[in-house]
Amino acid sequence: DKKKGQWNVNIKKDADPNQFWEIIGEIGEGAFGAVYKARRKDNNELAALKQVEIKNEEDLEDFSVEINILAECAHKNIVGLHEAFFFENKLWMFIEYCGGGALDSIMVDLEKPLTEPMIRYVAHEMCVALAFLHEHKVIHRDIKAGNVLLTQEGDVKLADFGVSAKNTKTAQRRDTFIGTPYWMAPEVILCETLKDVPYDYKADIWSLGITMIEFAQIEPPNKEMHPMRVLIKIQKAEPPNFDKPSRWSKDFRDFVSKCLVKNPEQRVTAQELLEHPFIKGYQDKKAILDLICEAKAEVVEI
Ligand SMILES: COc1ccc(Nc2ncnc(-c3cccnc3Nc3cc(NC(=O)c4cccc(C(F)(F)F)c4)ccc3C)n2)cc1
Repeated sequence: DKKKGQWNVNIKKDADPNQFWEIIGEIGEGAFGAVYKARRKDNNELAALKQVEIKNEEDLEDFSVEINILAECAHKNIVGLHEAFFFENKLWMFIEYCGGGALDSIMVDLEKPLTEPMIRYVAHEMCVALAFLHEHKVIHRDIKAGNVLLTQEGDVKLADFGVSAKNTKTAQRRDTFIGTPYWMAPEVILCETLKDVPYDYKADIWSLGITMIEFAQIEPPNKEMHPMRVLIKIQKAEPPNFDKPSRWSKDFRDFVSKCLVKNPEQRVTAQELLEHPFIKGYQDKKAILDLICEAKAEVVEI
Protein backbone atom coordinates (compact mmCIF):
# COMPACT_ATOMS: atom_id res chain seq x y z
CA ASP A 1 0.00 0.00 0.00
CA LYS A 2 1.04 3.66 -0.30
CA LYS A 3 2.50 3.80 3.23
CA LYS A 4 4.81 0.83 2.52
CA GLY A 5 5.81 2.29 -0.80
CA GLN A 6 6.40 5.64 0.85
CA TRP A 7 8.95 4.54 3.47
CA ASN A 8 10.82 2.15 1.15
CA VAL A 9 12.28 5.11 -0.72
CA ASN A 10 14.83 5.83 2.04
CA ILE A 11 15.35 2.35 3.48
CA LYS A 12 17.28 -0.44 1.77
CA LYS A 13 15.61 -3.82 2.33
CA ASP A 14 17.08 -7.34 2.36
CA ALA A 15 20.63 -6.07 1.90
CA ASP A 16 23.13 -7.00 4.65
CA PRO A 17 24.63 -3.78 6.14
CA ASN A 18 27.70 -5.75 7.31
CA GLN A 19 28.62 -6.11 3.65
CA PHE A 20 29.15 -2.34 3.39
CA TRP A 21 29.93 -1.19 6.97
CA GLU A 22 32.13 -2.44 9.81
CA ILE A 23 31.54 -1.53 13.45
CA ILE A 24 34.71 0.01 14.94
CA GLY A 25 33.55 1.48 18.27
CA GLU A 26 30.69 2.09 20.70
CA ILE A 27 29.37 5.63 21.20
CA GLY A 28 26.93 4.94 24.01
CA GLU A 29 23.78 3.35 25.26
CA GLY A 30 20.80 5.27 23.84
CA ALA A 31 17.28 5.11 25.25
CA PHE A 32 16.44 2.58 22.54
CA GLY A 33 19.63 0.47 22.39
CA ALA A 34 23.32 0.83 21.65
CA VAL A 35 24.82 3.37 19.26
CA TYR A 36 28.04 2.42 17.48
CA LYS A 37 30.78 4.07 15.45
CA ALA A 38 31.00 2.45 12.01
CA ARG A 39 33.25 2.80 8.98
CA ARG A 40 32.14 2.26 5.36
CA LYS A 41 34.37 -0.37 3.76
CA ASP A 42 34.66 1.18 0.32
CA ASN A 43 35.45 4.80 1.22
CA ASN A 44 36.29 4.78 4.97
CA GLU A 45 33.43 7.22 5.63
CA LEU A 46 32.50 7.29 9.34
CA ALA A 47 28.97 6.92 10.71
CA ALA A 48 27.08 6.72 13.98
CA LEU A 49 24.98 3.56 13.79
CA LYS A 50 21.70 3.00 15.67
CA GLN A 51 20.05 -0.42 15.36
CA VAL A 52 16.41 -0.55 16.39
CA GLU A 53 14.45 -3.76 16.89
CA ILE A 54 11.26 -3.37 14.81
CA LYS A 55 8.51 -5.33 16.61
CA ASN A 56 5.46 -4.07 14.72
CA GLU A 57 4.04 -1.77 12.08
CA GLU A 58 3.73 1.07 14.63
CA ASP A 59 7.48 1.04 15.40
CA LEU A 60 8.26 0.92 11.68
CA GLU A 61 5.92 3.86 11.08
CA ASP A 62 7.53 5.93 13.85
CA PHE A 63 11.10 5.34 12.79
CA SER A 64 10.39 5.78 9.11
CA VAL A 65 9.04 9.25 9.98
CA GLU A 66 12.46 10.01 11.50
CA ILE A 67 14.24 8.65 8.43
CA ASN A 68 12.01 10.61 6.06
CA ILE A 69 12.74 13.82 7.99
CA LEU A 70 16.49 13.24 7.86
CA ALA A 71 16.30 12.35 4.17
CA GLU A 72 14.19 15.43 3.35
CA CYS A 73 16.10 17.81 5.62
CA ALA A 74 19.60 17.45 4.21
CA HIS A 75 21.38 20.59 5.41
CA LYS A 76 24.90 21.53 6.52
CA ASN A 77 23.68 22.25 10.07
CA ILE A 78 21.60 19.08 10.48
CA VAL A 79 23.08 15.60 10.98
CA GLY A 80 23.07 13.81 7.63
CA LEU A 81 21.62 10.38 6.94
CA HIS A 82 24.19 8.21 5.13
CA GLU A 83 21.82 5.29 4.58
CA ALA A 84 19.30 3.06 6.34
CA PHE A 85 18.72 -0.69 6.07
CA PHE A 86 15.89 -2.95 7.18
CA PHE A 87 17.66 -6.26 7.87
CA GLU A 88 16.79 -9.22 10.11
CA ASN A 89 13.88 -7.30 11.68
CA LYS A 90 16.11 -4.40 12.68
CA LEU A 91 16.30 -0.87 11.32
CA TRP A 92 19.94 0.17 10.87
CA MET A 93 20.44 3.96 10.67
CA PHE A 94 23.85 5.21 9.57
CA ILE A 95 24.21 8.92 10.42
CA GLU A 96 27.10 11.21 9.43
CA TYR A 97 29.65 10.91 12.29
CA CYS A 98 30.43 14.13 14.19
CA GLY A 99 33.84 13.66 15.81
CA GLY A 100 33.46 16.45 18.37
CA GLY A 101 30.52 14.90 20.17
CA ALA A 102 27.62 16.73 21.83
CA LEU A 103 28.06 20.17 23.40
CA ASP A 104 26.62 19.20 26.81
CA SER A 105 29.24 16.45 27.26
CA ILE A 106 32.00 18.83 26.08
CA MET A 107 31.07 21.38 28.79
CA VAL A 108 30.80 18.62 31.43
CA ASP A 109 34.12 17.00 30.40
CA LEU A 110 35.95 20.35 30.40
CA GLU A 111 34.02 21.46 33.51
CA LYS A 112 33.47 24.89 32.00
CA PRO A 113 30.79 26.75 30.01
CA LEU A 114 31.22 28.22 26.54
CA THR A 115 32.64 31.73 26.10
CA GLU A 116 30.51 34.39 24.41
CA PRO A 117 32.47 34.17 21.10
CA MET A 118 31.80 30.39 21.02
CA ILE A 119 28.12 30.93 21.85
CA ARG A 120 27.73 33.55 19.08
CA TYR A 121 28.99 31.11 16.46
CA VAL A 122 26.93 28.11 17.71
CA ALA A 123 23.81 30.29 18.08
CA HIS A 124 24.18 31.47 14.47
CA GLU A 125 24.49 27.91 13.16
CA MET A 126 21.51 26.74 15.28
CA CYS A 127 19.32 29.59 13.96
CA VAL A 128 20.23 28.63 10.39
CA ALA A 129 19.25 25.00 11.17
CA LEU A 130 15.99 26.02 12.86
CA ALA A 131 15.00 28.40 10.08
CA PHE A 132 15.54 25.53 7.64
CA LEU A 133 13.58 22.97 9.72
CA HIS A 134 10.67 25.37 10.32
CA GLU A 135 10.57 26.23 6.61
CA HIS A 136 10.21 22.48 5.98
CA LYS A 137 7.37 22.28 8.55
CA VAL A 138 9.46 20.25 11.00
CA ILE A 139 9.31 21.18 14.69
CA HIS A 140 12.29 19.87 16.66
CA ARG A 141 10.74 20.12 20.16
CA ASP A 142 13.90 19.08 22.01
CA ILE A 143 16.43 21.85 21.42
CA LYS A 144 19.19 21.64 24.06
CA ALA A 145 22.99 21.45 24.22
CA GLY A 146 22.77 17.63 24.28
CA ASN A 147 21.26 17.70 20.76
CA VAL A 148 23.96 19.96 19.28
CA LEU A 149 26.86 18.02 17.74
CA LEU A 150 30.25 19.31 16.61
CA THR A 151 32.47 17.90 13.86
CA GLN A 152 36.29 17.90 14.12
CA GLU A 153 36.23 20.75 11.58
CA GLY A 154 34.13 22.88 13.92
CA ASP A 155 30.82 22.49 12.10
CA VAL A 156 27.63 22.58 14.17
CA LYS A 157 24.99 19.91 13.46
CA LEU A 158 21.53 19.74 15.02
CA ALA A 159 20.51 16.20 16.04
CA ASP A 160 17.70 14.66 18.04
CA PHE A 161 18.50 11.67 20.21
CA GLY A 162 15.08 11.66 21.84
CA VAL A 163 12.27 9.76 20.18
CA SER A 164 11.38 12.81 18.14
CA ALA A 165 9.63 10.80 15.42
CA LYS A 166 6.43 10.90 17.51
CA ASN A 167 6.38 14.72 17.52
CA THR A 168 6.87 15.02 13.82
CA LYS A 169 4.12 12.47 13.20
CA THR A 170 1.64 15.09 14.47
CA ALA A 171 3.27 17.42 11.93
CA GLN A 172 2.44 14.81 9.28
CA ARG A 173 -1.13 14.44 10.62
CA ARG A 174 -1.41 18.21 10.07
CA ASP A 175 -1.64 17.63 6.31
CA THR A 176 -4.96 15.82 6.50
CA PHE A 177 -8.20 17.64 7.39
CA ILE A 178 -10.06 15.25 9.71
CA GLY A 179 -13.74 14.41 9.32
CA THR A 180 -16.58 16.11 7.38
CA PRO A 181 -17.10 19.77 8.38
CA TYR A 182 -20.94 19.87 8.77
CA TRP A 183 -20.92 18.51 12.30
CA MET A 184 -17.65 20.17 13.41
CA ALA A 185 -17.62 22.48 16.41
CA PRO A 186 -16.23 25.98 15.71
CA GLU A 187 -13.05 25.50 17.75
CA VAL A 188 -12.30 22.23 15.97
CA ILE A 189 -12.59 23.96 12.61
CA LEU A 190 -10.47 26.85 13.93
CA CYS A 191 -7.79 24.40 15.04
CA GLU A 192 -7.94 22.36 11.82
CA THR A 193 -8.00 25.40 9.53
CA LEU A 194 -5.15 27.09 11.42
CA LYS A 195 -3.32 23.78 11.27
CA ASP A 196 -0.02 25.52 10.55
CA VAL A 197 -0.60 27.56 13.69
CA PRO A 198 2.69 29.48 13.74
CA TYR A 199 3.22 29.26 17.50
CA ASP A 200 4.06 25.48 17.21
CA TYR A 201 7.42 26.37 15.71
CA LYS A 202 7.91 29.02 18.34
CA ALA A 203 8.42 26.35 21.03
CA ASP A 204 11.85 25.68 19.50
CA ILE A 205 12.74 29.38 19.88
CA TRP A 206 12.01 29.35 23.63
CA SER A 207 14.19 26.20 23.96
CA LEU A 208 16.92 27.96 21.96
CA GLY A 209 16.88 30.77 24.55
CA ILE A 210 17.15 28.27 27.41
CA THR A 211 20.00 26.53 25.52
CA MET A 212 21.86 29.88 25.34
CA ILE A 213 21.73 30.09 29.16
CA GLU A 214 22.82 26.43 29.30
CA PHE A 215 25.87 27.25 27.09
CA ALA A 216 26.70 30.17 29.39
CA GLN A 217 26.22 28.33 32.71
CA ILE A 218 26.65 24.59 31.79
CA GLU A 219 23.13 23.90 33.15
CA PRO A 220 19.72 25.29 32.13
CA PRO A 221 17.83 27.48 34.65
CA ASN A 222 16.01 25.65 37.49
CA LYS A 223 18.10 22.48 36.87
CA GLU A 224 18.25 21.93 40.65
CA MET A 225 14.42 21.90 40.93
CA HIS A 226 12.19 18.81 40.70
CA PRO A 227 10.92 18.47 37.10
CA MET A 228 7.26 18.70 38.16
CA ARG A 229 7.93 21.97 40.05
CA VAL A 230 9.69 23.37 36.97
CA LEU A 231 6.62 22.71 34.78
CA ILE A 232 4.55 24.90 37.12
CA LYS A 233 7.25 27.54 37.48
CA ILE A 234 7.77 27.89 33.70
CA GLN A 235 4.03 28.57 33.34
CA LYS A 236 3.75 31.06 36.23
CA ALA A 237 7.10 32.79 36.63
CA GLU A 238 8.75 35.54 34.62
CA PRO A 239 11.04 34.19 31.86
CA PRO A 240 14.39 33.02 33.32
CA ASN A 241 17.56 35.12 33.05
CA PHE A 242 21.33 34.64 33.51
CA ASP A 243 22.64 34.17 37.07
CA LYS A 244 25.04 37.09 36.50
CA PRO A 245 23.59 39.22 33.65
CA SER A 246 26.36 41.84 33.93
CA ARG A 247 28.89 39.25 32.72
CA TRP A 248 27.29 39.13 29.27
CA SER A 249 27.11 41.64 26.44
CA LYS A 250 23.98 43.72 25.84
CA ASP A 251 23.54 41.99 22.46
CA PHE A 252 23.64 38.52 24.05
CA ARG A 253 21.17 39.50 26.79
CA ASP A 254 18.85 41.05 24.19
CA PHE A 255 19.06 37.95 21.94
CA VAL A 256 18.07 35.66 24.82
CA SER A 257 15.29 38.00 26.03
CA LYS A 258 13.74 37.90 22.53
CA CYS A 259 13.69 34.06 22.65
CA LEU A 260 12.28 33.92 26.18
CA VAL A 261 9.02 35.76 25.52
CA LYS A 262 6.18 33.80 27.12
CA ASN A 263 3.55 34.60 24.48
CA PRO A 264 4.50 32.50 21.40
CA GLU A 265 2.83 34.98 19.05
CA GLN A 266 5.13 37.76 20.27
CA ARG A 267 8.24 35.54 20.24
CA VAL A 268 10.69 36.01 17.33
CA THR A 269 11.14 33.49 14.52
CA ALA A 270 14.47 31.84 13.65
CA GLN A 271 14.53 33.87 10.44
CA GLU A 272 14.17 37.12 12.42
CA LEU A 273 16.91 36.04 14.86
CA LEU A 274 19.35 35.68 11.97
CA GLU A 275 19.17 39.48 11.65
CA HIS A 276 19.93 40.07 15.35
CA PRO A 277 23.23 41.95 16.00
CA PHE A 278 24.38 39.20 18.39
CA ILE A 279 24.76 36.70 15.54
CA LYS A 280 24.31 38.60 12.26
CA GLY A 281 27.09 37.63 9.88
CA TYR A 282 28.93 35.72 12.62
CA GLN A 283 30.48 32.59 11.14
CA ASP A 284 33.87 32.59 12.86
CA LYS A 285 34.42 29.00 14.03
CA LYS A 286 37.88 29.77 15.51
CA ALA A 287 36.71 29.82 19.13
CA ILE A 288 34.88 26.50 18.74
CA LEU A 289 37.87 24.84 17.04
CA ASP A 290 39.99 25.57 20.12
CA LEU A 291 37.26 24.02 22.28
CA ILE A 292 37.15 20.84 20.16
CA CYS A 293 40.93 20.37 20.35
CA GLU A 294 40.74 20.77 24.12
CA ALA A 295 37.77 18.38 24.47
CA LYS A 296 39.07 15.58 22.19
CA ALA A 297 35.83 13.59 22.22
CA GLU A 298 37.30 10.09 22.16
CA VAL A 299 35.09 7.13 21.29
CA VAL A 300 36.37 3.83 22.68
CA GLU A 301 37.50 1.93 19.58
CA ILE A 302 36.60 -1.76 19.53
C1 LIG B 1 32.08 10.61 22.83
O1 LIG B 1 30.77 10.94 22.56
C2 LIG B 1 30.41 11.13 21.25
C3 LIG B 1 29.07 11.32 21.01
C4 LIG B 1 28.63 11.51 19.71
C5 LIG B 1 29.54 11.51 18.65
N1 LIG B 1 29.15 11.72 17.32
C6 LIG B 1 27.91 11.43 16.78
N2 LIG B 1 27.72 11.80 15.50
C7 LIG B 1 26.50 11.52 14.94
N3 LIG B 1 25.51 10.93 15.64
C8 LIG B 1 25.75 10.60 16.93
C9 LIG B 1 24.71 9.95 17.74
C10 LIG B 1 25.01 9.67 19.08
C11 LIG B 1 24.08 9.03 19.87
C12 LIG B 1 22.83 8.68 19.31
N4 LIG B 1 22.51 8.97 18.00
C13 LIG B 1 23.44 9.60 17.24
N5 LIG B 1 23.09 9.91 15.90
C14 LIG B 1 21.84 9.53 15.40
C15 LIG B 1 20.86 10.51 15.24
C16 LIG B 1 19.61 10.15 14.69
N6 LIG B 1 18.58 11.06 14.48
C17 LIG B 1 18.64 12.42 14.64
O2 LIG B 1 19.63 13.03 15.03
C18 LIG B 1 17.40 13.20 14.32
C19 LIG B 1 16.15 12.60 14.37
C20 LIG B 1 15.00 13.36 14.07
C21 LIG B 1 15.10 14.71 13.73
C22 LIG B 1 16.36 15.29 13.70
C23 LIG B 1 16.48 16.75 13.32
F1 LIG B 1 15.39 17.42 13.70
F2 LIG B 1 17.56 17.32 13.92
F3 LIG B 1 16.62 16.86 11.98
C24 LIG B 1 17.52 14.57 13.99
C25 LIG B 1 19.35 8.85 14.31
C26 LIG B 1 20.33 7.87 14.50
C27 LIG B 1 21.58 8.21 15.04
C28 LIG B 1 22.64 7.14 15.19
N7 LIG B 1 26.94 10.85 17.52
C29 LIG B 1 30.90 11.32 18.90
C30 LIG B 1 31.35 11.12 20.21
